[in-house]
Amino acid sequence: MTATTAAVPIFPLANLEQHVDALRKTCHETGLFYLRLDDAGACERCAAAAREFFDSDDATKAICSYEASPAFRGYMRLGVENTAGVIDAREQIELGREDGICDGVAQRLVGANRWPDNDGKLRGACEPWLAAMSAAAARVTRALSLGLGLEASTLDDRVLGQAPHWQAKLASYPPDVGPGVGAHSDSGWLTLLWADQPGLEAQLRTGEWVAVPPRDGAVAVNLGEMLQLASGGYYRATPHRVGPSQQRRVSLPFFWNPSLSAIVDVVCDPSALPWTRDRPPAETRHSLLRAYGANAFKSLARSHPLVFARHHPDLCVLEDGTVAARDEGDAAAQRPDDQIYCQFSSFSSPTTPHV
Ligand SMILES: O=C(O)CCC(=O)C(=O)O
Ligand SMILES: [Fe+2]
Repeated sequence: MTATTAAVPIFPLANLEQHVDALRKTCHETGLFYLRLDDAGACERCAAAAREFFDSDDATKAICSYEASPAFRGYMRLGVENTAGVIDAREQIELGREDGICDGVAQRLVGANRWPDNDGKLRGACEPWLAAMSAAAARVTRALSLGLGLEASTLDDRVLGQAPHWQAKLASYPPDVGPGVGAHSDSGWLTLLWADQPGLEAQLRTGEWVAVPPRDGAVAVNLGEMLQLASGGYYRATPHRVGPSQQRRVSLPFFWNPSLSAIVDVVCDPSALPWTRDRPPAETRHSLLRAYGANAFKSLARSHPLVFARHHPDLCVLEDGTVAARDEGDAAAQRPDDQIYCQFSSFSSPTTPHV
């Protein structure tokens, strides 16, 4: 790893609209930046409550186990989640939006979050963080829309829709157990990450990996595959990973995603934009589904095979990422249009699962 964090600029949330052009260029070339928050106190208080939870005993954690949640929400102990088939070295609580209406399997992702029985302490510390991240992600989205030469609201109106299906994790990586999470790009829109220790690494266009350590008062932001798709490949979904850590590392990834009912399409003319890197290589088939909800369900099903098998025994995920009923004789013949692949070139392997 030779690149330094000088490759990763910082933009202030407070007056982001004054940085639209620099933000556009960064998101085109690397897809990674720090966002200076007006106040990072909500992140710090949430991390403190998360630390307290992770320090509690197994019985306390089991109360909010994800095993009881068809929507993949709740506490996951070390060793139950994987990225592209390799176990992630972290324990976590998985959270998500609790309402939303859509057709098909993605409706199964709508459900209640699961909290420990501690008088609402963890929940109370999380909610301000979730609200702050939602507001920040919405503001970044508006600036990115302007960067594509669109109205500020176009990406919201034409892609994200009425009920952006945010997801979030409170994660704890124990020390000395090897790499935390393997290389992947996130399958949603924008990821805002607060962490208390170094560990995050991102890949530049050159192939070089760069360390993205925490910065005071800021979160790291990386772009997801749905944003790359909607921008015609102009904005770059950022490959990243979590390296080994010598100390326990608590991180708070927040994923801002399209509505479960969104069908994602290209919303701009990428050839009218200033390209300062090579265009994506010849398009390859990739298991990104244009229907965001189906794509999100497929990702969670692959990352959490136990919950998938327990709560969704009527379904299977086919090799190509399509979710089908188990008893369909010819699943391929019965796929709805919105589950058809988009032609998309990406870093990801077909099994890269991340939300
Ligand atoms: O915990 C982190 O630092 C990042 C985790 C991550 O990349 C993910 O959950 O998608
Ligand atoms: Fe990620």
